[in-house]
Amino acid sequence: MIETINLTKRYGSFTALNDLNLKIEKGTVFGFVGHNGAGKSTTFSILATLLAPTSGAAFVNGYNVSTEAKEVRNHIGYMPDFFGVYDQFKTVEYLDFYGASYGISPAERQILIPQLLELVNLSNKSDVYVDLLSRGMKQRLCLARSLIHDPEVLILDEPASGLDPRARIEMREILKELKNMGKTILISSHILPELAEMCDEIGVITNGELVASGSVADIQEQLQANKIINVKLASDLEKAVLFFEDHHRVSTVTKNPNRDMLSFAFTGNDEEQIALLKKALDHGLAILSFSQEESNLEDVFLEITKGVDFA
Ligand SMILES: Nc1ncnc2c1ncn2[C@@H]1O[C@H](COP(=O)(O)OP(=O)(O)OP(=O)(O)O)[C@@H](O)[C@H]1O
Repeated sequence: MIETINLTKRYGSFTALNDLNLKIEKGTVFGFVGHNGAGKSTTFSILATLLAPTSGAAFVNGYNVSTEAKEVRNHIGYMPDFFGVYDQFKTVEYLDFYGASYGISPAERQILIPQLLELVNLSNKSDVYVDLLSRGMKQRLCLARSLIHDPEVLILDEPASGLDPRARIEMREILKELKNMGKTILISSHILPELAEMCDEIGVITNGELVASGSVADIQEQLQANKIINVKLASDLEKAVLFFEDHHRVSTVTKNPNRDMLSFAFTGNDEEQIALLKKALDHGLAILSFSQEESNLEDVFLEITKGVDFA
């Protein structure tokens, strides 16, 4: 479990994080979404006990990051956005070194390390020097390193950044496995659709403030002022335009005569949408399809960060 209470971080007079309140329950995969400089890494560094907050508090599994750093470190696996790997090591030696530094016995390490390499798809690279690994492989090795002490909570700062599409998919699959293992995962990214797919909840941060949080569906619902509805007709497009224009929850009706389609913005709830469709059919409109445009998280993110000064 992760909790932050009015967490604030100032660098001199600059406020990087302002009264951040987060509550992430055990077993949740929480996506932290924000533009460059929004405050994601600052938050993660505080949770990883590497940076002291200016005010407020943060807890991991009930331990205070400021006063119980050792316990917090035992409970978290942290993958920073920039990390160094000791390139004079072979992959297996690298993990062995970290395992030893966590006090894991040689016998345990012998069992554990092949399992970890398998989890991150690096079994066939165990004897390769770390500096010869590709970027995606290094990211996965770093993930394996963060798992070596079997932490309950994972704090992953942009683990998919800089990866090509295939490597991203591989990373996503590994994270799914970790979720299935019951880990609590806090992950940041600006690759929003990917987060939407794998996260239970999302928090959107802009300029150090949490501007939205909840399930992906909740956020979309909260923030989607206008739904866009597309209607395809078998005939009578003009009659349909007049009908929809007349409805008090409908605005901006646009037609596409070449495809016998029209679309409009609708501000009603689901029941009102059903009632509108029924009324249209009762009105004699020959409707072939009536569908709401899916807005993805990318649209939502752009909508809620509209007007935010990213400078
Ligand atoms: N040590 C520091 N001194 C001064 N300002 C800093 C320091 N570290 C970060 N900042 C500023 O704090 C803000 C938040 O930075 P942070 O690294 O947390 O953002 P981020 O959301 O992780 O961005 P990115 O997606 O680019 O990694 C930025 O404006 C950054 O310039």
